[in-house]
Amino acid sequence: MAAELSPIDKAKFVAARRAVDLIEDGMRVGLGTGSTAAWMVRCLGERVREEGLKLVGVPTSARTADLARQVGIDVVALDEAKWLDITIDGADEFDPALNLIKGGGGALLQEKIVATASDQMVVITDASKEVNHLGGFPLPVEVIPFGWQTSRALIEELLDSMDVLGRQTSLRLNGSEPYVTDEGNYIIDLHLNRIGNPRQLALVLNQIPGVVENGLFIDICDLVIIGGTDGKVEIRDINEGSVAHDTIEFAEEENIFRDLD
Ligand SMILES: O=C[C@H](O)[C@H](O)[C@H](O)COP(=O)(O)O
Repeated sequence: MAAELSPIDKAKFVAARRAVDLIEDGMRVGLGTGSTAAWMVRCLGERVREEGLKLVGVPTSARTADLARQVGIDVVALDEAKWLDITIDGADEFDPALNLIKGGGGALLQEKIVATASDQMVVITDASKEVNHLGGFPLPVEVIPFGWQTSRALIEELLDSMDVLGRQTSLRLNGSEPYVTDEGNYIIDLHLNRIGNPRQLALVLNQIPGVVENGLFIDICDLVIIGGTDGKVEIRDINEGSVAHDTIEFAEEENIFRDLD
């Protein structure tokens, strides 16, 4: 008997299940990272096993690669796939222009590279991630370990001239040690509360020596699928606004929930 899903997991699951309907035979698919993306990988694995769906997956982290292999998805590196039909990923925040903050799980660098190498990027989310202005969620900035304190000081100096409400920064930790990304870098989280001009901030942050990438995804996302705790999903398109409302039926006895036992 599977453990009962929490309301938030139901919302993430229905968004994920609706998103994998977009996948067709032969597609090259970017596989995001995080708790919502993990539902998508499980749902995709179910289609591979039960329908014989053929696809190759390009994971955005070692975690996602492990899960994808476990559920039966063929995994290749981005340089092997070269260009992707679609990427499906979670987000920490999205605004009315479908700009995003990502990187809460530390995978922003590979996620941004994979998303921008895709014809279409689809974000799956629950309604709590929707904001009018980005910045309530701390903005992750990936920096190389060499001279990271200098990079942090330069970021703080930059923030003084930017349209943001907060200016605190913190080194992300794993216990008492710096958190290390899959690419061997550190993450500095920027506690900005409200970002007035995300496009400008995304550009200038990446000009600081030592900064590898930041978690602002500007003009990258094409579609957001918002899951509700009641099983309803809303699909929002960057060009057309809200385009569809669906209800996803599911039974908690399904195979896909077995690993929650
Ligand atoms: O680095 C992690 C990613 O950007 C995630 O997609 C993001 O943090 C959302 O994660 P979750 O679905 O667990 O809220």
